[in-house]
Amino acid sequence: SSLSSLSSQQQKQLPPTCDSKIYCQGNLLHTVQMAEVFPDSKSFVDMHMKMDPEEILKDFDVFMDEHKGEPSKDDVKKFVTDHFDSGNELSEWTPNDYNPEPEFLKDINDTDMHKFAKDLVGVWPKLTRIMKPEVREHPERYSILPVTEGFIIPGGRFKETYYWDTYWIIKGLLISGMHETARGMLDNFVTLIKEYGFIPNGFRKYYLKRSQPPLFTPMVKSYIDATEDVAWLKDNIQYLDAELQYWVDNKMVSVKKNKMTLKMFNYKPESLGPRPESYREDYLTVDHFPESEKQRVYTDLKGGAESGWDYTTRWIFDAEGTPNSNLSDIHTSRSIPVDLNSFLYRAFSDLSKMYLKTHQLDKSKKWLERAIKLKTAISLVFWNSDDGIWYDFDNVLGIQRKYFWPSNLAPLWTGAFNTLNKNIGDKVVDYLEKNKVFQYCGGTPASLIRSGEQWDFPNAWPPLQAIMVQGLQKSGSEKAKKKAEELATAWLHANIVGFTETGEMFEKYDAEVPGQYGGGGEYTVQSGFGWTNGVALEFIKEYYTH
Ligand SMILES: OC[C@H]1O[C@H](O[C@H]2O[C@H](CO)[C@@H](O)[C@H](O)[C@H]2O)[C@H](O)[C@@H](O)[C@@H]1O
Repeated sequence: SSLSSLSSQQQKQLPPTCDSKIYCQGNLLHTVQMAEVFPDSKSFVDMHMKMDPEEILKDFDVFMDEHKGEPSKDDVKKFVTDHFDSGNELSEWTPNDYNPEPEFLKDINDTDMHKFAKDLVGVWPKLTRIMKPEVREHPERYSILPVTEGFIIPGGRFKETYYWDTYWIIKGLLISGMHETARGMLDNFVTLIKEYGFIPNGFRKYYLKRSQPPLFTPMVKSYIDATEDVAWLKDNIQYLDAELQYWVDNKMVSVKKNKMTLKMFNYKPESLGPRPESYREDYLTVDHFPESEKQRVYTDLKGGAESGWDYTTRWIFDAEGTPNSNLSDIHTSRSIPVDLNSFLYRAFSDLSKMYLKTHQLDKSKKWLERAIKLKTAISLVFWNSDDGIWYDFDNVLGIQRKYFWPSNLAPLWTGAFNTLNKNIGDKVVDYLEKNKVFQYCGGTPASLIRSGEQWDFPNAWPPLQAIMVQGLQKSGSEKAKKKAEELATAWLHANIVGFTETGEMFEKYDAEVPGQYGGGGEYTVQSGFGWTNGVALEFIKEYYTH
């Protein structure tokens, strides 16, 4: 069984993925997921219970006895349909502030782009949801985490709020004039911070032991900049502080460089066993490892999911640091990622600025000091002056990982560099040219390595386009700004090609074939799609409005 695959010492030390004995741990989860009742492992853990969990667990014991511990797939399927149901947790909902003709459309002259922007705004109502009262009445029967305000989902199998997706969703909502909806989503995040002390990967119990790229403070800053809602900020700034303190307390790691020891951040979310939503996949990935090594791989798999890049050769590499395509060679926690540290730099400095707005000068100073320290570490550890780019750092080998990923540009996106040095933008463009990164008309790929994983070549992801384009734009170099505009317009045209052909927006695209959706990884490509629409709206606002 899954539990016997972990040494008893590990079982004692690590917490389960969540407290639920149905959704996160135990023999029922193991039996259902390993029987492959559904093609997608996430389907089972998203179902709600038809009766109380205690009753289901009792029935399960009887069921296993009846089948002498070895039920067939059909037996398990019947047990699942007798005790669980799909749906019934969310209602579709039209927000009060939805306007199919928001103001910014008037500022777009280009006819095709005007039509596309209007179509994108028209997608929001298809992705808006609100929780049914049943979830709050019987939270123990659901894996979804109860919140009161309506929200935008990414789309497809992703029917719940996701942490980093929401950054770009909120950007799109603010452009579309949907300030109230954006505030409701921030309120939901605050609800979870109050309850759990941090923001989980997504709003499901099985995501409760890991987070996702920390962009909550920057999303609040975007909302405050757009609305000047200082009253909201005053009421909630303590929760922004608490969320960042969670990263400081739980994700800090020492990095040695040039005889100095620096405090930086990495992804290492520890909890017992496989990801419940990809249980079978993870269980099989670690299958050939000795018992003593399995939990290390589970943790690095969960770390990959926490990074948002699940999965990629950025995290899959051998002892010498050479990328390879075998997921069981995952070493997420060995890497100190450029993007995570840059996101936290931005979050610390945004919080410092917002404390100035609420006149809390001591706290503003404290977070500014943390931001400055991190910016220094980013420059010392990641910047490579020969290549003119920042690289992830292998904290075991003590060397930079010299591969192209769009995340290499994250310091430009978050301002974690010397902004007075205009030369940096030029150098980064030279690096990108040298690595032939500008040759793809379908978007910038996640890497230059074709591995079959979804955060690798040829997939082009919307958040990575934003980091590339807006990073180059902010660098201050004229050469970089020109490239930013070229990349943004090419991306929009690829989005339009795909949308015209299919009527859908996708979570990821193929960098080599403009408009073609991406593939690979452990689930089929999803459409909707929250962050794709948000990024497209940002690019339209920047490059097509007057
Ligand atoms: O179910 C597998 C994994 O799915 C999610 O990851 C992907 O979708 C998310 C929502 O768009 C996105 O935030 C993430 O970057 C994608 O890789 C989920 O976040 C993972 O935790 C989960 O294991």
